[in-house]
Amino acid sequence: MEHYREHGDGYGYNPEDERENPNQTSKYDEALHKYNTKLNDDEIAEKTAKLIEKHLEENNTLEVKKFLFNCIDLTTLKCTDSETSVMKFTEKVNEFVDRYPDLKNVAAICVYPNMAEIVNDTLEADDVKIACVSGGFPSSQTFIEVKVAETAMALHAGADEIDIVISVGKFLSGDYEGMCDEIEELKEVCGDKHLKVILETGALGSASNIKKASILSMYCGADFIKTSTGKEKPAATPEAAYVMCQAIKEYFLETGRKVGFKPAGGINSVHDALVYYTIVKELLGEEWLTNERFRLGTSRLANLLLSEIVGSETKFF
Ligand SMILES: O=C[C@H](O)COP(=O)(O)O
Repeated sequence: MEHYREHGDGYGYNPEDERENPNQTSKYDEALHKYNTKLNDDEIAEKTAKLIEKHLEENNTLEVKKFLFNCIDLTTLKCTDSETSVMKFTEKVNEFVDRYPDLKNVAAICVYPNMAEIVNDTLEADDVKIACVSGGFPSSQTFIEVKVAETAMALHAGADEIDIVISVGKFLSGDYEGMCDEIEELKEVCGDKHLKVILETGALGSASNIKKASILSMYCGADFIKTSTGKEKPAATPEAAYVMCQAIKEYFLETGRKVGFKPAGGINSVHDALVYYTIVKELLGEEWLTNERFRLGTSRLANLLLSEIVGSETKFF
């Protein structure tokens, strides 16, 4: 909890005030009460579709595609990953600088935590971060002690950023405290390093749940909120992105803290990327159009974007 006192949680919460009173509203319920979490799924779908229809085409430009490329968390999260394959993957990112000197590189390489060291040893490209999934990714179904150890080891091995998944089971059964305690503990382990909190929106079942999970994750110290692991279906959707960006905006207005947004999972086309860009631009504005606050988690998009940027099909990565 130290970390959040330092940050200022914006709700006047003092852990010393906690009392053993079953009738007391939890601090998490109090936090949620500050936001509209009763959302209608059909209305969200309609608003999202209208926003995309109105604004997508104006963002279909070379400059936006170059920007989006520089927001990619270039991901390999396969059971077949090996030190050799991850080393080659990282070497491509190193080579990118010479091959495309006029373009900015991807934002980060995203790997399993046991691959942090090989990426750290291989990576030479400036400004490319090492992101590691952690905390029992992708199910989050393991002991908190294991999550803490895994996260600490990934950071020790060179990770700059950590991507964890909320305890979806705890959230859906109303155990907000159990879910939030874990995020807070893992944020403490991360310290200044960015913590991205994955909601696994496809498993949450409703826009209202996505909004609640977004608010609680930010309240517990998430530096980014991220849609999906890519291991569950549905993965990222425009509607989930709409709700999460709304939550980020409202949380910013309430607390003054700017939390980043990472759509991830199943992003398979340049059109998908433009959709998420459009939602971020319209709901959060220019201040979020930086790879410090906007990332695209994807294992397939880089070559597709690059092909459109350079004007011919390329399979560089
Ligand atoms: O965090 C990123 C995702 O795991 C990537 O998912 P994807 O393989 O569907 O692009």
